[in-house]
Amino acid sequence: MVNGLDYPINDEELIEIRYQTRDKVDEFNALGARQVAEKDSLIRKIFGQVGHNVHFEKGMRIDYGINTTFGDNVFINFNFVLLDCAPVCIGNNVFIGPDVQIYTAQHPLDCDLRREHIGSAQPVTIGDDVWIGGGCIVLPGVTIGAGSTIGAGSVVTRSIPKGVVACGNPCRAVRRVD
Ligand SMILES: CC(=O)SCCNC(=O)CCNC(=O)[C@H](O)C(C)(C)COP(=O)(O)OP(=O)(O)OC[C@H]1O[C@@H](n2cnc3c(N)ncnc32)[C@H](O)[C@@H]1OP(=O)(O)O
Repeated sequence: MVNGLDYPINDEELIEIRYQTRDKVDEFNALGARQVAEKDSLIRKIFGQVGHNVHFEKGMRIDYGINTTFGDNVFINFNFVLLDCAPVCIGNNVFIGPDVQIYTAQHPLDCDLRREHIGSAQPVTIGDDVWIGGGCIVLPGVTIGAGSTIGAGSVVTRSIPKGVVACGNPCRAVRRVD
């Protein structure tokens, strides 16, 4: 799964990891905004690695968690959806707006194979100092370069270079930021 090869989605070990992650995420989403220490402790159990000062608002939905790492000073707004069947690396000083979805998961385009519940996955990397506007969808295999901003509502189908403003569907760089 994490190495990009096809895998059976309903493998028992994977189902159990997903159950455990969902239990912890439900616990997180039930906490109040002031329960800062409890929230911090839980995110360290949900994800593979979490730096200092990493904040999530309520409503996150996480597939595995263990495949994802966060740097320091990361802010993630409401309703974050993360399908981390392959590694997801989120750098330092990253801002993620509400309703952002990051997908690593793919299914075969051949419907006979798809019916067999086969999956594959490609990693996603979000560089340092990236801001992803609300409602964006980041697709499998994408890297967003350091310092770039992704406009609200974008669908990021291809990697984005560092130091640009990019937006739209498909998301494309529209200018450099100096
Ligand atoms: C961490 C958090 O919680 S964030 C909170 C949620 N906030 C957001 O999601 C806001 C995200 N901000 C945006 O999307 C902004 O539009 C930005 C940052 C991408 C661009 O800001 P600016 O550089 O000031 O761009 P500006 O508003 O001047 O627009 C430049 C052009 O890009 C277009 N544009 C701007 N944003 C977008 C967008 N999201 N999608 C498509 N086109 C866009 C504008 O229409 C304009 O086009 P035009 O010249 O043809 O009229």
